[in-house]
Amino acid sequence: MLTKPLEQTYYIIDFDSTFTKVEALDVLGEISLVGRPDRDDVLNEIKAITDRGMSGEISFTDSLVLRLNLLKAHKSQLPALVETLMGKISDSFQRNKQFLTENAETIYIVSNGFKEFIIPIVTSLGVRAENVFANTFELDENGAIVGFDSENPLSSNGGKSQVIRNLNLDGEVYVIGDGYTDYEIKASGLANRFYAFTENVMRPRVVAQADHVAPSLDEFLYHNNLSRSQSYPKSRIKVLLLENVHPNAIQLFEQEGFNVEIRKGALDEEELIEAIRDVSILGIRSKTNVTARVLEHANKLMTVGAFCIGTNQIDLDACTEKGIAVFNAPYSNTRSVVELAIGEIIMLIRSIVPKSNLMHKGGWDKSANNSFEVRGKKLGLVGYGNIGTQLSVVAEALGMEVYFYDAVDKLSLGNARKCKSLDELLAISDIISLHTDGRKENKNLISYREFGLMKNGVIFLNLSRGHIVDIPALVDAIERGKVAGAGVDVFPNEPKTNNEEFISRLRNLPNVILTPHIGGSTEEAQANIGSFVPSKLLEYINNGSTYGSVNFPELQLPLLKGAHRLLHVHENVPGILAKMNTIFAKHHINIHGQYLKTNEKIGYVITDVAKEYAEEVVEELKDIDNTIKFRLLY
Ligand SMILES: NC(=O)c1ccc[n+]([C@@H]2O[C@H](COP(=O)([O-])OP(=O)(O)OC[C@H]3O[C@@H](n4cnc5c(N)ncnc54)[C@H](O)[C@@H]3O)[C@@H](O)[C@H]2O)c1
Ligand SMILES: O=C(O)[C@H](O)COP(=O)(O)O
Repeated sequence: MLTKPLEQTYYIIDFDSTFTKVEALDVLGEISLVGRPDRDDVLNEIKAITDRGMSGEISFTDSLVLRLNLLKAHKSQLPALVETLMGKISDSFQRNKQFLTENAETIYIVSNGFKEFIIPIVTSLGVRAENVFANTFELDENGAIVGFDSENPLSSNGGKSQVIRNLNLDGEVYVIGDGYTDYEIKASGLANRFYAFTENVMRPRVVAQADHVAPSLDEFLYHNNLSRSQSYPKSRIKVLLLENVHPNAIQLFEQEGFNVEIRKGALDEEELIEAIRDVSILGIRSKTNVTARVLEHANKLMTVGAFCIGTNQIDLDACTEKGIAVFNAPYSNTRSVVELAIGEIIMLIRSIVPKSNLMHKGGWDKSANNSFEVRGKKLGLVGYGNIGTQLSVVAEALGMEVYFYDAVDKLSLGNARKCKSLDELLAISDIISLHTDGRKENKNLISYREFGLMKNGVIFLNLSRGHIVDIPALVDAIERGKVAGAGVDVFPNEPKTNNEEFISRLRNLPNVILTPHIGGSTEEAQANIGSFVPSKLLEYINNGSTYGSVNFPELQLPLLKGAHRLLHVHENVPGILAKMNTIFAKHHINIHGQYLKTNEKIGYVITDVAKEYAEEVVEELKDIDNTIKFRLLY
């Protein structure tokens, strides 16, 4: 009996703004017009002509003639063009070389661009030179580019359809491109599906005609269940970044192909519940509270990045119970806080604020009254963690005597002296600076009793968390002169955005420096955080590593190579690993590597297995009792 052979699938791929991120003739213009005073004007004119050609205002042939005339390019400039384009290959094409190579026989590049630059680029990723259909340049005797082969159908409107018709492909034909001319192949009845490719440009008119929108090549491959580098296309994974996180972070996520949404301010609980439903990766700073109620609505959430040090705004227990890994930036803004604290200590002990305020009103108070040096003064640090210790070292360099009290036993740096109790530290210090973490138990750590223990005329700083100080008690201490100067950067209630009013009883008190929670807000710190936190989140998403997580068992994993990685998060109860391995044994699965780590709440097992395994293994692993989350990477 004759069996019908499986139908062949052909892939027709556009070049400009699809295979590469840019329009090659625009790049050629940037090269050929170097040194011309009117370069920018001419480049804009070229772009305008490209658009007129694309919108149908002028014919494609006319647009080509006009552009080549303006470009005044020479064949000697083509190597530089190719070199530039090599660096501009679309990210998702670069990471899917395997698909392009394995399917080289049935992949065609059909473009209105030119073979001279297309062939070197696409063949570098495995596409065959003979499968490139594009124009060719016409040169004069000196090598100047003066025209194109006008016999080539691709130099005129409708050229792409004509090329496909001539190819007479017997099978399914899928077209991937960003332009209307790519859609026209399908419109002419020559393709089964048109995928609008939007990784580089999104043309609403083209998207409207698409059978499917592909924000990346991964999406196309996933949609067709083809071999690909991403098990699940990142363009389907939503990243929500709040509170004006640094552009470094946005760029890192976009570069990897994620679907990134950014918002400037913080969100309140209701707003976050609404926003978080389809979010997989959430980035926040100190003002967004990720509560258990929010997490109830966060069914896709895999990880949270705190783009700051503090994580007290996140319900870490609830995250752990839901298998959501949380990361922060434990050191990136430490130095910024330390520098601000030192600056404020000097300003406050010299009573600079009232003097400066007076001068702004026309006054002049030249006197040494209530102005002191910091040298030889006793600085008391409450909390001797990353910030406390660094402040200790810098303050000693200024000649201060440093004392500290920490809830846990800490090694003193330099000549810093450890106090046995908070009370001892409060009584001894001329200047007190708070640097404890924001755990709930620290609420009102400093209240009336504690101010009562301090020296008269003490300088007091809080750059840690607002709820650690009882504000009415601080106001009272300032009004009574107990506290001679205060620097406060953090408050129990802070405005969510720069447009909200700051309401506090600390306003308009003498010798008080108020700052809007900017201890860590320096360009350097924010840029560091903007790279550091995404690197942690991406290591977790891409590789499963949890090194540096504040709530997950920490595992630093080898890069995944030649295997599939199964990530299993479960409640920490006995016997889970045994159950998993029974499933692997039953299905004769060869394990390349296995890693397990637990904390008091959860267990995290990573198993690298040979690529071939039965689908039901995944279902059986997910069905193990006490499973919280399961993920598959390859
Ligand atoms: N103002 C800002 O912009 C800004 C910037 C960065 C960090 N912070 C805040 O500064 C604080 C310190 O940050 P860090 O990086 O040094 O944190 P850290 O975790 O390294 O250190 C905190 C220290 O406080 C100690 N501690 C906790 N409770 C205590 C208590 N009741 N008494 C004594 N010691 C106690 C801990 O044992 C720990 O050693 C945190 O609250 C953080 O959120 C604020
Ligand atoms: O925890 C921190 O790092 C600081 O409080 C800074 O928070 P921010 O990023 O919201 O300024």
